[in-house]
Amino acid sequence: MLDGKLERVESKEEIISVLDLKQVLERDVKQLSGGELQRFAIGMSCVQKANMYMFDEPSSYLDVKQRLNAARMIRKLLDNDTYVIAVEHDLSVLDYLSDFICCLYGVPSVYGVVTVPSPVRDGINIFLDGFIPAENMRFRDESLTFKIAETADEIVHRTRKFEYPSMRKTLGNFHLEIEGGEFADSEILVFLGENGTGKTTFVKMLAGKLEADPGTPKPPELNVSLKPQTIAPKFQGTVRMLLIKQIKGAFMHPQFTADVVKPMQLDNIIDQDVQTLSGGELQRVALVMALGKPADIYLIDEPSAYLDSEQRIIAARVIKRFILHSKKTAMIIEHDIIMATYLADRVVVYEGQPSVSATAKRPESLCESSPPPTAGLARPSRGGEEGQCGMRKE
Ligand SMILES: Nc1ncnc2c1ncn2[C@@H]1O[C@H](COP(=O)(O)OP(=O)(O)OP(=O)(O)O)[C@@H](O)[C@H]1O
Repeated sequence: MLDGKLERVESKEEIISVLDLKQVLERDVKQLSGGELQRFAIGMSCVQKANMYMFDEPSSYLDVKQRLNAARMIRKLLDNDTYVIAVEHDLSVLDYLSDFICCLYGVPSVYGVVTVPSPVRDGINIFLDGFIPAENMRFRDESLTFKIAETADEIVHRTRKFEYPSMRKTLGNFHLEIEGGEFADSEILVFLGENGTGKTTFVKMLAGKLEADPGTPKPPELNVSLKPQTIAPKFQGTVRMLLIKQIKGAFMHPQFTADVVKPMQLDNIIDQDVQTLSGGELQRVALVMALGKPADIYLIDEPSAYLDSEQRIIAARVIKRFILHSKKTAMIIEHDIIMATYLADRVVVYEGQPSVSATAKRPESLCESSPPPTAGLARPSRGGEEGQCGMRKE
């Protein structure tokens, strides 16, 4: 497919190398993981000749290392008569990627206003502060702040323990080893690893959608609710009709409405057609649906994809409180490190060579995981101004 669109022949090798596509060139597109597919889609744009390139949320589904690779690749497209427009929620990618920023504000699902372009530092500060100094215009009541952890104000009593055995899974020429482990109720395990290391594969095995290799132990039979990585709605009707059809009990329950439906801001879109929802709106509906199903274990694959910073904070809080109060377990795949560290009671770290072979380590606490999940992810400098990921830029 890449060859079919190839117009910038001289850049083909560089695109494949920067986007780390070499290992998956011969693989069927349907078999690619979320992150591999995203890199392939970026590559498909980059191999074509154009004066203007547009990227809609290029960092979704990418791990931290690949986000920076993708940003580097997109910047390489720039020359004297080429420019790039990108829509992006990850502030660290935005910081690295852009020369000018337009913020969009308004009322979700009602109206939106685009600001004039500002230099990167000013644009990020306008977004974080919710205030446009040049227009003396406030569009959000509070500033956005990021805290790595909140002090636990409740003592957690964990009473039940579940175990899973060491397992193996081979998919074509990809090989996954899973070290056996255990988890408890009211606990959140976060899966951390590079793209193509088998996170979704493990989740599918626990959900009973994929079997372990013959001759290795099978995962225990658990009552699970799964929020898949990609959401492609087929339902014809409104959000309200969908929720009543799929999770009537929870949707009608005042506690669930107060703890989940209201904070996830479904009120504005409740009577909107499911087929017309934006990526972020779909993600919020999918999260509410997954949490509304009665289950022992909630498997949530990349809840932050397509959500903006504000909604990520809300979604993380909703998941954490729901799991704590309902005494259930959540296993979450997440590439946003701030959200992952906020959510995680323990982490499952994936090691190995992406797209070739990997090992899922036994669950361990964030501090004891070795090497730390963010090792080797030093932020490169674009030269000139320096910013800190997602923090106010002075
Ligand atoms: N049917 C298949 N045949 C061959 N390879 C496959 C098949 N299905 C998946 N793979 C490969 O297995 C690897 C693991 O895929 P998986 O979706 O579990 O990764 P992941 O860790 O969830 O990645 P991401 O973070 O990008 O979502 C990928 O390299 C993918 O290309």
